Amino acid sequence: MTEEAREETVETPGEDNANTIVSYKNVKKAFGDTVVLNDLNLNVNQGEKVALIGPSGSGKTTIIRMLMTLEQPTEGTIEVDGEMLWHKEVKGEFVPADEKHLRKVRGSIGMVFQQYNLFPHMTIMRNCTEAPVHVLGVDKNEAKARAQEMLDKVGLGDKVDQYPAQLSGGQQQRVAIARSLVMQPKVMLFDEVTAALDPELVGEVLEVLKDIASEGDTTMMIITHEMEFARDVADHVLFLDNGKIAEQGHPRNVLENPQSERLQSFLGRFIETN
Ligand SMILES: Nc1ncnc2c1ncn2[C@@H]1O[C@H](COP(=O)(O)OP(=O)(O)OP(=O)(O)O)[C@@H](O)[C@H]1O
Repeated sequence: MTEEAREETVETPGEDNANTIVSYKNVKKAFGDTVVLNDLNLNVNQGEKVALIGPSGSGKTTIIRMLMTLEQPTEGTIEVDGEMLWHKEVKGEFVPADEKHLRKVRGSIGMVFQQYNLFPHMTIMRNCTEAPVHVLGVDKNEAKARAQEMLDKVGLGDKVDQYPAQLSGGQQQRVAIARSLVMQPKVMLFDEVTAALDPELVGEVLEVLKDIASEGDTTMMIITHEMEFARDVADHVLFLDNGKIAEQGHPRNVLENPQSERLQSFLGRFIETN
């Protein structure tokens, strides 16, 4: 899809509409007395690619860890495809969600971290079929077919019988991306997926993410320090600062025409150090 077409098809983020897949409403997160996110309101629409940028400690990882149900918001609500994360409705009342409900919602979200954490004793194919078969109950052959398709997509279709140690870090991270996609998640979360890689391996992983993004239908939230990548891949960029969305909008505006001094200084620092 061209950039212009993308701009036309993406509905305004932040506005709740029929295409909203992820919705944070008045979310606050504190660890003890320290508030790390304050009054966060954010909607991500079906197929949208949102890049989260900001200085270290600004709360980016906490935003996606809450979505993955790894952290509970102190206040506010988070919904994925209309399902509340921490509460469920029972006879018209919202009660705290049990582990079964959390597991179900978590199963609809894919997450790829810096550390790819493949199972070292399993082949690449088995790494990709284990969760769909045992967590989702997908038929083994169906899981294998999905895995082959996703491994082909990340350019590793010929490595199915190899073991993680036989692959480079970049290839292992591409397997981790394929493994997540096999689960057919409603939203994919990426947390600095290239940060642990040697510089020469970063490009191949970013290319894979760009390919997935350009196909259009995967909803993606991406934490990245790669500004050029954010500009190429995102429909919407959020600049987090001190636990708040300090600036947001189309990548061209946010990255090329920053309004606040904080963002100007962040981008300037980034250019100096990268
Ligand atoms: N489990 C925790 N207990 C206490 N404080 C925490 C915890 N998790 C995160 N924090 C604090 O919350 C703040 C936001 O952290 P977070 O990891 O979300 O930032 P970030 O923007 O992703 O940073 P980075 O770019 O360095 O990964 C930081 O000050 C961090 O120290």
